[in-house]
Amino acid sequence: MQTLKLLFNQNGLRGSVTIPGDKSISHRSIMFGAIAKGKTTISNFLTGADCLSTISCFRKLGVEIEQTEEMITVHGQGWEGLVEPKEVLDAGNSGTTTRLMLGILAGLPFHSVLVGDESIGKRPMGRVVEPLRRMGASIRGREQGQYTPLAIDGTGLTSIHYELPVASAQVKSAIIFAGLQAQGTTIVKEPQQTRDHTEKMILQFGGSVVKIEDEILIKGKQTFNGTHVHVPGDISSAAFFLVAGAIVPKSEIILTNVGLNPTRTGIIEVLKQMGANIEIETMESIGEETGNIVIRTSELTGIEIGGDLIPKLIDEIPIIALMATQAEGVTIIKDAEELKVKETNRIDTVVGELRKLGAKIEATEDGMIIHGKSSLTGGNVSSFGDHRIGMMLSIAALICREEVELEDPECIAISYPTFFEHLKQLIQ
Ligand SMILES: O=C(O)C1=C[C@@H](OP(=O)(O)O)[C@@H](O)[C@H](O)C1
Ligand SMILES: C=C(OP(=O)(O)O)C(=O)O
Repeated sequence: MQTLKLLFNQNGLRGSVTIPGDKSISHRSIMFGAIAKGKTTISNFLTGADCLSTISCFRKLGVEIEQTEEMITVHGQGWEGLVEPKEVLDAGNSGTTTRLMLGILAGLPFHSVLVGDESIGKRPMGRVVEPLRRMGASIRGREQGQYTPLAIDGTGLTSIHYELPVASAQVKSAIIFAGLQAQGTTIVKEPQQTRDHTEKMILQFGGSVVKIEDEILIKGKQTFNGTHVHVPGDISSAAFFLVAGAIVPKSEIILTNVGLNPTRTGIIEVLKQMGANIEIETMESIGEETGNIVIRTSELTGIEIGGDLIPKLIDEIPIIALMATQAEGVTIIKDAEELKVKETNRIDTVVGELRKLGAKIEATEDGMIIHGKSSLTGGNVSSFGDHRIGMMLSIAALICREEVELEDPECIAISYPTFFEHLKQLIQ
């Protein structure tokens, strides 16, 4: 395990960064490419470890996937082109891979076993297994199918009308993938709008999906045609440099190629509400919205963040918490219990590690309360194997008075393999 020493940055962050491909869209592009008939080409695919786990699972399911620096090519042969894997399917650290694959595998006529790393082994899978079983799926696993390893005996599925008990795009997408194979029309109702990349991609691959208010209707027995997918930059990765630009003195950062799907732009709403000096130039695009963002050092004020905004910024909460330490007044983050079931319990890891750096932050049942503005000191911290905690602490180090030693920075490659390269590019 590596330890990284990071030092206070005195001269600001300046320059431009092209944000790598969106993780959620990259996963889905492989999945749809694999179940579609014909060739799918994917540009700006994120080569983070999580998306490589998705590629590896589909290769084991018999799909030919070529990878060059510029392009991923998936040679899909339709649903029936997927064959029984000879080895276990390893989702690594990726919750998205595990949950979405379950929805795909549930309807395919063969046996498969899905495993993941230690962190995946602690994340709740019952939220997907339970509705899939109601559709007729045969899934067995640890603690009655609550946790990986999970064994799936794919079978014919029937449609359901399901109201999601949690706002989760992964649960929604797993049911959608099962519904696409089922007999009849599946209806999924969301308690709150979550990211809609799966729905958008169904249309892009020539399928059909209808949204009526908060219900999504998916016709069964759908087939897809291969296409070209250009993956926009990941706003969840951009978030680290957006906050860095706002809190590091003397900074001006331009972020290009950022995905601006409105189901993902909660971080922009928060930056604006806190008073950040931010400019957004949206681009002409079909499907997923994109744009360029300029962020400058800002005078920030604490705010309350909760309700429908939470699913639009769920992965950005660790970096928002850091930003709040540099805002005047109190920031309250609530309605965010879901943080407890991510790669780590992100309420505990954010609060614990930021406290070590001198932040005034306390955990609550459903979020955290941060008192700003505090001057951060430095010290020894750990990512605990959670990529978003590792990146948040690396940005924190830029404003710490003393050295920060970060244990386990390698996990950052899960979603942003070029993070330190991009950070170095900006340091003056
Ligand atoms: O669907 C997706 O691609 C994701 C959905 C979110 O998880 P939940 O669905 O568990 O909220 C998010 O935290 C994750 O990083 C990616
Ligand atoms: C929670 C995350 O991903 P996943 O659920 O796919 O592991 C994340 O990227 O922050």
